[in-house]
Amino acid sequence: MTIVLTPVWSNGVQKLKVISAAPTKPAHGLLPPAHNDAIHYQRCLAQLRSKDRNIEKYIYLSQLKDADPSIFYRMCLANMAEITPLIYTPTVGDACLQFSQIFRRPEGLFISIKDKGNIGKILRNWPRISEARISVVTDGSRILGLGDLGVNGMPISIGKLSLYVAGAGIRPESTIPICLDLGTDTQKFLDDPLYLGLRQKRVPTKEADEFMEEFMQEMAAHFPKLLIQFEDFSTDKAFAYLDRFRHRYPLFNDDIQGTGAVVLSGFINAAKLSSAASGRPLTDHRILFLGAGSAGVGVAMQLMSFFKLHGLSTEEARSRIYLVDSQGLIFDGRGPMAEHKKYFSRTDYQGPPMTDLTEIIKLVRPTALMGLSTTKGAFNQSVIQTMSALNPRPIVFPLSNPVRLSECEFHEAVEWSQGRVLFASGSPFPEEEYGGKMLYPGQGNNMYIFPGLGLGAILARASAVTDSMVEASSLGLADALTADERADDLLYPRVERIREISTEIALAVIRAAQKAGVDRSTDLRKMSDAEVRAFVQERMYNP
Ligand SMILES: NC(=O)C1=CN([C@@H]2O[C@H](COP(=O)(O)OP(=O)(O)OC[C@H]3O[C@@H](n4cnc5c(N)ncnc54)[C@H](OP(=O)(O)O)[C@@H]3O)[C@@H](O)[C@H]2O)C=CC1
Ligand SMILES: CC(=O)C(=O)O
Ligand SMILES: [Mg+2]
Repeated sequence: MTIVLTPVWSNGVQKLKVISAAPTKPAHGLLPPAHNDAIHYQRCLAQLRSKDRNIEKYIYLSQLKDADPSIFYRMCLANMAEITPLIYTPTVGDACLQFSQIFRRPEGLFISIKDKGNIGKILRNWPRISEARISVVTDGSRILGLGDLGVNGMPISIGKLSLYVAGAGIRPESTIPICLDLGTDTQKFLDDPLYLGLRQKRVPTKEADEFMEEFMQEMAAHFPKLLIQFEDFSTDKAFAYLDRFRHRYPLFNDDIQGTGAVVLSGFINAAKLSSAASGRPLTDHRILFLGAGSAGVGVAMQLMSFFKLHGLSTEEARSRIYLVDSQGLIFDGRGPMAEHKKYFSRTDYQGPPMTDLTEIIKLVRPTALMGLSTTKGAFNQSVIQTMSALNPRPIVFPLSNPVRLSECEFHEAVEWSQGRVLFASGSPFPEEEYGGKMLYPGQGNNMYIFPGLGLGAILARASAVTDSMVEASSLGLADALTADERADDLLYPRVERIREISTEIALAVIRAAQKAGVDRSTDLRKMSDAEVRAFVQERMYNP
């Protein structure tokens, strides 16, 4: 199904009009005589591969999705490892930075602060209201690790939704990418004549909060079956909006909860390998975070469930976690700190402030090091060597995106740990050979979680996304490794199996929704696991 939207003006209001919504078979004579779908697929793939720069490939793929979504998604599914980095991180980071330059046609909804009081009217312009099931909503205030990009954040919503379609078989016409324009504090965009957003600084918190309140109410009123994924809101807003809305509407925050779930899953698999090598009980792991923003704190919260699942109390679980921010180790004696950091602030450290990561590692003696700091190179040789001296198999997850902000690269971690590292990064790295053995980096990215979590929540018609559903998605992913993948020490399944993985995650999420009593699709309760799996797969869009 091709949906082509074109902006039109009606009574001074800009609307999106569907100019083509049905598969259009060109009349006889409008295609060359030997045109054939299978060969055209090969032609498109060759055209894609002929481009030298990834941003050109991104532009090509955006146009292909517009012109022929079926070929686009077939290509994604058949070449996940090649295409995911082009439509998602790292290339989507460049697409965001250059959005004003590469923009061709609208693919989603832009709702600005100027629309306050009229948001319902804007939503009614969406051409496929009754089919809407999932929306990725950003306000562009913290896109990947690239900062406040204003409306240039739109490609992140588009990219995540393409992965919903490719990875979980959500129908393309059920997706709504949304970018909220509340201004931007990045002067370079305000000065750019091509910038597509409002030319104003971000509005004050109170005004943004009122806007969000109206936006959420109108979204629920217009799209009764919609699940919302909050994406790349700056940390203060990420926590505030999750807290404020999660009990009123079906939604989750991908950076806090999706990232928490994906990292818990990789950690479960890494901790088993690490403990097998060290003989250390699973409950003895200690995790040090560099970065205490929405992602760092979200992951820390979720990792507590690893310890609780192994019998530790909440207090004991919390004591296994240490956070470091731009000012160093977070501890009570350091002085005032942001609200979201307080829960993990150490009460048992009374020394002077510590800022040197290697020194902090020597003090904490962690088994695992997580990077969510947007700080390239922060896991330097001294850091990795110190981790490797403490652990026969150190767990090192540089999770910041895009690649150029990664705390370290895979080849560095392999070399400095002499091939012993258990590694996962936010953006993909190539595999490495070390000592005659092939080593594979994991991709600890929420893209493994949100498609299946969203699909499960949509099919269960969940009225809320509970913590238990998020945890279930994580455990479902951790369990999805095959014997072959385990034999290669993989921490995450191969991305080519994404549909299979999303099915397992969706099943786990549906069961958790039922247990929590938030499912509204009660027919699924009577089905066996095999029947739910079949139900999930039958509902997937197949290009
Ligand atoms: N792999 C994945 O799936 C995901 C990855 N991410 C990535 O995580 C990163 C962080 O996201 P988010 O938490 O929302 O961002 P924030 O900006 O909210 O947080 C960044 C954190 O890093 C800290 N920091 C910055 N510089 C340094 C430094 N030099 N040394 C130590 N700490 C530092 C900041 O400290 P302070 O608080 O003092 O300012 C802050 O705590 C991004 O790159 C994002 O792309 C996010 C979501 C998913
Ligand atoms: C992956 C992701 O959600 C992020 O980097 O923000
Ligand atoms: Mg994100």
